Amino acid sequence: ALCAIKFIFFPVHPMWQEPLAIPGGDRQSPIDIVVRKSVFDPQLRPLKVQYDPRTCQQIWNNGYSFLVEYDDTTDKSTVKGGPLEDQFRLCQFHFHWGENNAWGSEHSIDRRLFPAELHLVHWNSDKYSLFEEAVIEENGLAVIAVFLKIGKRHEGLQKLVDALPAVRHKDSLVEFTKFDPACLLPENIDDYWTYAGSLTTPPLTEAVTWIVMKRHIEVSHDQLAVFRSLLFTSAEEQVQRSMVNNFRVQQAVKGRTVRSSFT
Ligand SMILES: NS(=O)(=O)/N=C1/NCCO1
Ligand SMILES: [Zn+2]
Repeated sequence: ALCAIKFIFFPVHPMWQEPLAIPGGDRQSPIDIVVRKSVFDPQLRPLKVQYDPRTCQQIWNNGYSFLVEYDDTTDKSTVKGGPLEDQFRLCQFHFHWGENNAWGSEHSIDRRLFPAELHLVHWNSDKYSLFEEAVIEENGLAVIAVFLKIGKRHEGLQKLVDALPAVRHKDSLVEFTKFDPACLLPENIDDYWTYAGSLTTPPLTEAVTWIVMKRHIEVSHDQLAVFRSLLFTSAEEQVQRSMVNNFRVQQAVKGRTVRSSFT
């Protein structure tokens, strides 16, 4: 019983210290998606994704993940349709992954975890003029999540994998251009789940319409191993720590409904 108490009050290796007070707290992410509890919504339209590789600018290690950042000063790379009433601009994408292939994703499907999860982060450019403004508004952000499975090598991802050694340490940044993030989407983007949630990294604000793809993409074991060669720590720090398990613990659904675009 004592060890159980230890487990309850001292969860092992959380990615970061969760804040004591979470803004709102009734629509936090990530969650487990219970398929049989999701509700088919025939009014959900197909997602319209329009990405321009020329808006790709740089890749950097922010000490949680590595981010590929896009020029979001115009509406060149956008997503609309699906559950979205407005047009949302792509500002960055990043991943979450585990120390091994048994876990790493933030969301799960009927408790099934994947080795990694891609997040394409967009903000509502019909209503706001900056990401920083949108991030505190309840319909400010739209994040497309795609699960990664170990399998055949992903040719489109390799250009990104080859750039990672240059951003091994926290706060390192390199120029990274002409990358089309559409190559990281599954062929079928019409089948997805969607729910109202939050960012899973600080500021954890409840601003996100989540669009979780039903279809995963495949990457090779070796490609994911390069993700795990990244470091949480900056070059100056004495002790280097591998960037792995950079996912948040799952949060309570609290009566929310997850809708599906498919039956
Ligand atoms: N993991 S996440 O929810 O996409 N988190 C963030 N934080 C800033 C942008 O996306
Ligand atoms: Zn994320």
